[in-house]
Amino acid sequence: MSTTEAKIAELEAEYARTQKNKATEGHLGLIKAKLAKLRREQEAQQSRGGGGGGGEGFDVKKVGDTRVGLVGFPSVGKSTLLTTLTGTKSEAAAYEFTTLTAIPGTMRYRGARIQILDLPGIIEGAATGKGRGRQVISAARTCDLIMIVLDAAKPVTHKFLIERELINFGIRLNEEPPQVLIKRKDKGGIDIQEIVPQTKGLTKEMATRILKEYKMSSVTVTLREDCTIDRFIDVVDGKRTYIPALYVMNKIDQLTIEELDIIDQMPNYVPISSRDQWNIDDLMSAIWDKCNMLRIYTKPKGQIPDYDEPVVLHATNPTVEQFCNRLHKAIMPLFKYAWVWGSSVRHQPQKVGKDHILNDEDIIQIVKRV
Ligand SMILES: Nc1nc2c(ncn2[C@@H]2O[C@H](COP(=O)(O)OP(=O)(O)OP(=O)(O)O)[C@@H](O)[C@H]2O)c(=O)[nH]1
Ligand SMILES: [K+]
Ligand SMILES: [Mg+2]
Repeated sequence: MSTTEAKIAELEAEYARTQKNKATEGHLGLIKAKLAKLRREQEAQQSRGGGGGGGEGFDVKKVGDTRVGLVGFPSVGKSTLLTTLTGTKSEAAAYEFTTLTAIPGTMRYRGARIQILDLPGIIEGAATGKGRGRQVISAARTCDLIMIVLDAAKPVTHKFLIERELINFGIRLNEEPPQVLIKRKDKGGIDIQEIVPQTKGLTKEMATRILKEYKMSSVTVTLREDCTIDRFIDVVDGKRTYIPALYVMNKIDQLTIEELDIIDQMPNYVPISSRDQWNIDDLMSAIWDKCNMLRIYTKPKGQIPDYDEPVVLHATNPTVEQFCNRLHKAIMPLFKYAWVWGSSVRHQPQKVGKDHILNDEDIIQIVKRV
């Protein structure tokens, strides 16, 4: 065991045996900050070549409108699912670690090209270098959506084990990035501005102690949300990736109706059977929603829109400007205004500027300066 590993184990033990209450909150917060810092050091050591697999993802080119990664324990059915969704054959078999590298496929859905990455199975300890774990998680980090694939016949604890690996690697699932700004300055100490009242344990004293742990002694902190200690540490420690996630419960052909009813009520869960092709349509539409995808149809002057080839955007509240830039860089410098038909406008069509926000299935015609 390296010294870093030993220190981590020691702090984890201390955290576990400390009672969790108001009086110990500050102490626990500090342990968390120290742990985050040590994990970062460990991560740096491993990506320098210490741990198995290195910190690099698999070298698969990003193509299409968005990228979705399949992450899960071995033999939960990731490769079977890739083939079901994309038609691309990825070897599936009853033994563990059938897949040894990243296999990309393309799912066509509502005019969009969605790249799906089948990945090798991961096991506990993946983030710290077991098996190809680090490579798999690095690849997951490049995705716009992570699908955590679970075997319906396996214990629910598997979900938490997989999540923990991703979390230990700095990935945050279904979490918005914290509205916290930290600006370094040359001198003048720590200045904390609470735009929103802090009710979740992050006192100014606590924040200051965490910052000092990271040797940040001259900074301005702006708290624009009611922030938890964990989320504050995430900002201070840095290098976090915020990615939406779906929990795909596969092999439901092995469940009873009663068991299925329970899964159906859990948020972000999609029950499927990859083998029997059950509920695949629901999964596709859940992928679409989770990626914030929308289709915009272009309409050349005097012609009907091209409904077969939408321009696909994935963004919350995309503007006309974002749409134009997705089409071509050369458009915006010549942009005058646009005509829009659809649910984002009151009149059909309506003349709009570059900051207008588009809705799914809007039709647009760009008018350029001549
Ligand atoms: N009953 C049932 N079996 C399935 C389903 N999907 C996959 N399987 C079986 O589960 C086994 C593992 O499937 P794979 O697709 O190889 O699983 P994987 O997650 O890619 O496995 P690794 O690449 O080894 O990590 C195979 O025997 C599949 O036929 C399903 O929906 N129901
Ligand atoms: K397998
Ligand atoms: Mg596989």
